[in-house]
Amino acid sequence: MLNSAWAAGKVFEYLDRKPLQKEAGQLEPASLKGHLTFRNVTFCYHTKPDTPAPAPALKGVSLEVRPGKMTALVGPSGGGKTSCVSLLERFYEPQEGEVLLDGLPLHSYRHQYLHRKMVMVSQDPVLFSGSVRDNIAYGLEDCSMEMVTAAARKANAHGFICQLEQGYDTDVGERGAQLSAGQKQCIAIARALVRDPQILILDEATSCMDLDTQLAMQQVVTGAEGQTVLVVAHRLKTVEEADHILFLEDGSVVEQGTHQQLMAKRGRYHRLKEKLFADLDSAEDSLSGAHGGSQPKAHTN
Ligand SMILES: Nc1ncnc2c1ncn2[C@@H]1O[C@H](COP(=O)(O)OP(=O)(O)OP(=O)(O)O)[C@@H](O)[C@H]1O
Repeated sequence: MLNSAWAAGKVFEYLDRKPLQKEAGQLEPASLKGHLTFRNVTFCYHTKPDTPAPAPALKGVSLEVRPGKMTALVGPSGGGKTSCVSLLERFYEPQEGEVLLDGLPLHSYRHQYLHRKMVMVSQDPVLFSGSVRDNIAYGLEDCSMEMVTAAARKANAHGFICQLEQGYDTDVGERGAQLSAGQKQCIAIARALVRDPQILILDEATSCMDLDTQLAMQQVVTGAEGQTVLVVAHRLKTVEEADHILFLEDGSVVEQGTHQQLMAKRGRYHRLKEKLFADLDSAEDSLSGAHGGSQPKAHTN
């Protein structure tokens, strides 16, 4: 049986994950623009010894996530989106090429500094058994109630939190069992926003929300003033607003531009939009009708 100790342990494990590379960077600059660059990055998942290496997940990828802008990674399954995020989080190191932050190798920054400045929200965020407030303020020493509620409002969570029996003091249950998947994502986004990170990475972070909640999240997704936002998404509803869209396929960036530019090009993005996203949009439309937009629950991926 899973218990709260296990869940809390998972949170610590998640938040404190150390990079695989032993090299300990020491940089902690006072100001950070949040400019991310992949320069000729080739990355292959570690394989067992004596087995043939699989095809690289990323093949000589060069891309830019511009400071203060919203960039979206899109493309078919297996294209390499999550691999890019994993390299940014330093769960892995590329075999070739470099990942840079403000022009300097990511590994030259202090691990804790990167954790503060670059916050990622995943599709299936981990909540621990404890109050909603503690889950949002997790790990912050000076986090007032005002900060918690402000972040929850931005994350479209304040409304449903207030409807819980004990509001912000409600215990979310083992691994957030009392909340819907979409509500957990809203709380995870509030937890990210309360830290006011320079770089916000949303990896399918709104996938379990209904369409209305996703649209209400638009302001978060497009970022606060000066904040760099990287969104990994299959849906194009929010991605259409991105300053820059990178289309990854088979480990390479095959197209990039704004939504309008890519649609006009009538290439891969256009085809995927027409084929896959038209289906998703109609599924989402019927779901949002069914749910009325107030209770995020369904996962339509
Ligand atoms: N942990 C892993 N170990 C081995 N191979 C992996 C691992 N994760 C991903 N891959 C492989 O790397 C390639 C890129 O996968 P990745 O998850 O980055 O794609 P993606 O675009 O995020 O796909 P999706 O949209 O389905 O999440 C795929 O061929 C995938 O099978």
